Amino acid sequence: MSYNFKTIRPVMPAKDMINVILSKTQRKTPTVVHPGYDISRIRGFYMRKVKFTQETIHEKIDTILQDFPKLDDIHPFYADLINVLYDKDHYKLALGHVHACRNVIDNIAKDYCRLLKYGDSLYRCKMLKRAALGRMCTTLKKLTSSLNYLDEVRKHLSRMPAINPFERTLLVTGFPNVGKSSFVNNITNANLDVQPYPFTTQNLYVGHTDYNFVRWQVIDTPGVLDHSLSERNPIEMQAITALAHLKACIMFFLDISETCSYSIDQQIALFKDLKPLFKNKPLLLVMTKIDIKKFEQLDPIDQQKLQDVIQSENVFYSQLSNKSGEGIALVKEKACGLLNEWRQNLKPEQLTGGNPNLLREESILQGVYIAQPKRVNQKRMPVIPQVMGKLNRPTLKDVQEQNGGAGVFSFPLQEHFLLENPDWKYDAVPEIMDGKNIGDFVDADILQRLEELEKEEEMMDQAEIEDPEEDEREEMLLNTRDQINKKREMIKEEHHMKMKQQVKLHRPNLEDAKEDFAKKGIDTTFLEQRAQKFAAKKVLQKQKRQQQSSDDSDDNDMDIEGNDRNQRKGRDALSRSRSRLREISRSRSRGNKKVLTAQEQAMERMSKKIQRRRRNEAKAGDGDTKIDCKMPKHLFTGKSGIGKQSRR
Ligand SMILES: Nc1nc2c(ncn2[C@@H]2O[C@H](COP(=O)(O)OP(=O)(O)OP(=O)(O)O)[C@@H](O)[C@H]2O)c(=O)[nH]1
Ligand SMILES: [Mg+2]
Repeated sequence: MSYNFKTIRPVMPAKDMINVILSKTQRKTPTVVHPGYDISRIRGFYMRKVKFTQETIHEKIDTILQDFPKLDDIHPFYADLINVLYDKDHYKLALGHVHACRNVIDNIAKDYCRLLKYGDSLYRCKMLKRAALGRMCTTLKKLTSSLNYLDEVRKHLSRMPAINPFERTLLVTGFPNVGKSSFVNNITNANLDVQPYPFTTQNLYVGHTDYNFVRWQVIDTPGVLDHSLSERNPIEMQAITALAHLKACIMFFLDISETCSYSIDQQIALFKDLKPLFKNKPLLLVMTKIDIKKFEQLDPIDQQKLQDVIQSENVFYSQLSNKSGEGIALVKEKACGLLNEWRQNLKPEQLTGGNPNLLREESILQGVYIAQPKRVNQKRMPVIPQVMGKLNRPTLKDVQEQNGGAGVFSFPLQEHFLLENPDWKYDAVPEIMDGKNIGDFVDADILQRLEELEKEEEMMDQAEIEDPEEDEREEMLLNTRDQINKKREMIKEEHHMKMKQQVKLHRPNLEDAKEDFAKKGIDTTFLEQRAQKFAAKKVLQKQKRQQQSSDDSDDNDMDIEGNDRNQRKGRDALSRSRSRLREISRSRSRGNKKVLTAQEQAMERMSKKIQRRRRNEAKAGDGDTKIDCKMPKHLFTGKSGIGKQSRR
C-alpha cells in the first residue's frame, strides 16, 4: 500500500452534493411522459428516475469510503497518527455515518420502487417519485457535519509527508531547540524551518539522503518534553507515535551546551523516560552544539552523568556541530551503519511488510557485493620512465623558460610536421580567402606607385596656390554679391516709405454731408428722408430672414410650440449643430426648395449606397430597435409549480 494521501478526492458538502445529484438526474432522465401514456410506461419512467438518483448517491458515497484509509488496514504508525491528529473514534464515526446513510438511501429507493409498481395514475407516480427523492435528500442533508469533518481530515492528510514505514529510516528526536531540524537540513534537501526558539517544528517532516547507493529517509519530529504520556499534547504525540512504530535508527539529540534552555539532567531524564520506545531498535546518542562546548569542557559531574548513561544503557554515542559541520558525516555514517547491521538480523518479509517491490529490492541488495578500493595510506610517487633519465638534452619546458616563458615564446612546431618532402617544413603556409590564395593578389611595387601618385598630387596643389588670376575672379564675385544685397535692401525700404505715405480715404457720414450741404446753402431734408427709407428697408429684410429660419425649425420639431424668441434662438443653434445628412433630407422634404451643392449631392449618393445592401437583404442592422426576451419560455414553464424559485 502506498501512503500517498494526496490522491484522496475532495469531499463535497451535503448541500452541493444534493444539487449535483438532482441536476444529474434531471439531465439524464428528462421528463418525457404524458397523461395519455400507458400506465406501465409511466411507472417505468418514474422508477427509472428514483433508481438513477439512488445509484448516483451510492456511487458518490462509495468513492468517499474507498478513498479514506481504513484504520484497521493501514500501517499501525498511520493508524496511530490519525488517532492522535483527528481522534480515531470521531473518524470512524464519520465514515460509519456515511456508510449507514448509503444503506438507508438504498432501502428508500427499494421501497419506493415497490410502491411505484402499484401507482395507478401519472399524478400518483409523480408524487411517489417526489417523496422518494425528498427522503433521499433529507438523509443526505443529515451527513452535513460528517462530510465537513471528512473534508477537513482530507485537507490535513494531503499535507502530511509521504513516510514509507518500510524504507530505511533515521528518526531524529530530543528536546525542542536542540538542533534536530538543522541536522536534517544538513544531510538532506528538506529545507526545514530553523528558529532559535522551541517548538519550531510542529509536524513530522521527511527528507531523503543517499548512503551506500540506497535512498534513506530522515524524519524530523517535533521536540518532546519530559512529562508523563497523558500530559503530552498532539504535537509531541506525533513524535511518540513515530518512535513507537517505525523500524528506524533512533537518533536522540542532546544539547550539551544547554543553550536550548534545558539542562543536561532534564535531557537525560527524557532519554530514560523514552527508553521503552527505543527497545529492540538501533539507538545513537548524539551530543550537539559542540562548537559552543565540547564534551571535554563540560563540568566533570555532567561528564560523569553522561558516561553513566552511555555505559548503563549500552548505547553508541557521537558528537556534532551543525554550525561548523564537524562530525555530521560521521554521525550519519554511524547511524546508517547501525541500522544496516540491525536489518541484517531481520527477515526480508519483516522489513518490507509484504510489499513485492520492496521485497525484490531488498533481496537484490542483499545479494549484491559492492567492491570498494582499499585505501592504504601510502604516498604515490610520480613514475618517470627510465629512458627519460638517460636523455641529456633540455626539455621543451626548459627551452620555454630560457626564452621568456609561456606567452612570449612559442614552440617551433614545424619540426614535428610529417610531410612528403621534409624540405617543405618551414615553407610559409598560404592564406586562403574565398577559395583564392591571397598571395596571388599581392602587387609587389604597389607602395612605390602610391608614393609617385602622392608626389604628383602635391605638385598640383602647389601650382594652384601660385595662380593669381583665380584670386581676382573670386574677389569680383564677392563684390557683385555685396552690391546686389545692398540694392535689395534699398528697394525694400523705398516700398515701406511709400506705404506709410498713402492717404487714407475719408467716407463722409450723414452728419458730415448735412454740414457740407448747409455750408453750400442746399436743403438737406431729402437726405434725411432717404436715410430713413434705407433704415426701414434694412429692418424689413432682417425680419424676413428671421421668419424664414423659424419656419425651418417648425418643420423639424413639430411638437415645439410658442413664439418665445429665446426658445427659438436656442432651437436655431440646435439645428445648426445637426449633421449635414439630416439637413439634406429636410431640404428634400420641403419639396426641393434648397438647391444642393455638388458636395452635398455626393454625400447623399454615398449614404444611399451604404444602406442599399442591407435594405436589399432585409436584415436587422445595428441601428434597429431590439427588445430581448425577458421571460424565455423554456425556463418559465412547467416545473416551478410549488412556489420554487430556483430552477434546475
Ligand atoms: N551554535 C550552534 N547552534 C546550533 C547548532 N544546531 C542548531 N543550532 C541553533 O539552535 C537553534 C534551534 O535549532 P533547530 O534546528 O530549529 O532545533 P530543533 O531541535 O529543530 O527545534 P524544534 O523544532 O523547536 O524542536 C537554532 O537557532 C540553530 O541555529 C549547533 O550545532 N551549534
Ligand atoms: Mg525543528
